[in-house]
Amino acid sequence: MAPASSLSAWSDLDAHHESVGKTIVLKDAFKSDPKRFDKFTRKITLPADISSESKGTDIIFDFSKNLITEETLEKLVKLAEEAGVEKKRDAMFAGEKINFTEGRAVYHAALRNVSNQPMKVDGVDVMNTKGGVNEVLEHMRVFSEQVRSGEWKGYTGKKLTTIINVGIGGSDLGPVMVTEALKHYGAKYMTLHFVSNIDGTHIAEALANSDPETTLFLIASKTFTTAETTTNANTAKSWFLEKTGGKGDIAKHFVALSTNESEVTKFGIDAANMFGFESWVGGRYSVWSAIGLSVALYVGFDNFHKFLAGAHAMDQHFQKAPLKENIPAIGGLLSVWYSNFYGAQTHLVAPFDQYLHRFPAYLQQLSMESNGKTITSDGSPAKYTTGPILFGEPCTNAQHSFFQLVHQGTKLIPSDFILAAKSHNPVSDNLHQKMLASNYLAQAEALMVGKTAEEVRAEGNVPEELVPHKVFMGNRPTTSILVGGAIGPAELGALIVYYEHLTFTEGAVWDINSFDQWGVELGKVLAKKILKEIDEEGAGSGHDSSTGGLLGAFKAYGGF
Ligand SMILES: O=P(O)(O)OC[C@H]1O[C@](O)(CO)[C@@H](O)[C@@H]1O
Repeated sequence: MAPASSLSAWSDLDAHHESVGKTIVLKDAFKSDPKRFDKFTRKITLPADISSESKGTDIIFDFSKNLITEETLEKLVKLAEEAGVEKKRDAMFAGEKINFTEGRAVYHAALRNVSNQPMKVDGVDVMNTKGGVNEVLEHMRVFSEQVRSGEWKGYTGKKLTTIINVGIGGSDLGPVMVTEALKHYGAKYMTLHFVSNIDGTHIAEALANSDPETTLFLIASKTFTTAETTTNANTAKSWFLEKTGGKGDIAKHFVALSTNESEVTKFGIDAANMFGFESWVGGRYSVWSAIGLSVALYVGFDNFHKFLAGAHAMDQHFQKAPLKENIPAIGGLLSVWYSNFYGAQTHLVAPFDQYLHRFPAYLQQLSMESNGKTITSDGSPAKYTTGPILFGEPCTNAQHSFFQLVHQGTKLIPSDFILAAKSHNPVSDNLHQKMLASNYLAQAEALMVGKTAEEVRAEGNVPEELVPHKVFMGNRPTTSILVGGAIGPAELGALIVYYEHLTFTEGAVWDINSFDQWGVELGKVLAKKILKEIDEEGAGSGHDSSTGGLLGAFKAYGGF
């Protein structure tokens, strides 16, 4: 594929940015076009049988407060066409090896293919083959139901009520984020811990109040070779064996979620207690796989299945909707518009929803591990900026911390706001929900309309020297996502997949491989070398004076 900047639609957008993009004033665009909201809003409706709403849940994506005209959208769609976004999308859904640096298919969509259409990699239907998607799902169903009902017992015959998931990156962030987001649906008697950090504090705190008789460990690692996870898992195993005086039965208390059977059995977990998946599932897309077992245990398999089904609905939309109507494609194209034509460096995602408090952290890996790349498909460096820095926090908290910069800073920060119309906790007669919604609406409006010097002066009693400090430039773009009900498993599934395919669209335009992560390797290799040096005499070898100096100081202060 040609580099994006060599496409004629790219030059066209460049000119369009000069003539229209730089001059569009959103508040005027709304005044002159009463239909702007309708024109730029897209909707997906999730089927009733999986939704939190009995008639099915609408999810509205309001793109109208973005710096676009109808012509901009047409030109962005043209760019997607020239960049082959649809072709690449179809190749992904056809199981082709679009992860070209690792020679792998990118097939996490098969994991949520609840309509069970055949999906093939190398001619094999991954849904129904032995050890395939449906078989693993059935294993997850049976196991999660046995644990929840108490039929699966610990070594002293007690029900397992503490779940400790040991994993990192995609083997942690998905399960943490989803179990937090679906806490309303979670088993109230269960205590969940997610141990990821190599910092011993993480595992120590999880084990501190856990009872080995009632604790189930899920060792979650696609490769089963990740240093943090194997070290934490070994510490957990030693704790378990020590606390149980060697009588504890590993088979009842440890299961593995992995693609690597030989490492799993080497660790001491029986292959029968392994929930597998395939190398065509990228770590950051693995919550849909066996890695999601903690979710199934916590919210129950039926809810896990609805989560998959909501995701599948968004997959189908992405696969079938024409680009101009295609919600994730529009999201991705807007990101390209801001990154490459306005020079935006960031993407803010602010859920107005406390249950979604780990959603931005999850999206950070999804977006930044996928599109934090420089090299394009022909091996040459991109001549344009790629993946934005994604960040976020739930609102209204974020408003009281970093929103100052979003409103009045020198940077353009395209922002997404997410709200569910219905709260799971309509306390104080829904007062909280109304206040939450008023902030969701007010922030997007304020960012767009801003406040002029004349408006500041008109408020009266403002000393002239303060006027510029109270001016808001406005014209700051937002996408508002409104879930027309509560956020249940299906709604959450659809929201995640919106961001997955948004990220896909960005990467497809930028002509990069969104599915490898070589950038995390160098640090891992150096850490291994330095770990050895900590146990050796001296301050290591071959380091720069800063690294060597710090290593020496660490050893001296730490008594190593
Ligand atoms: O599941 P694993 O193989 O332990 O990997 C954990 C994480 O590490 C990474 O490979 C990055 O180091 C992520 O892509 C992945 O989600």
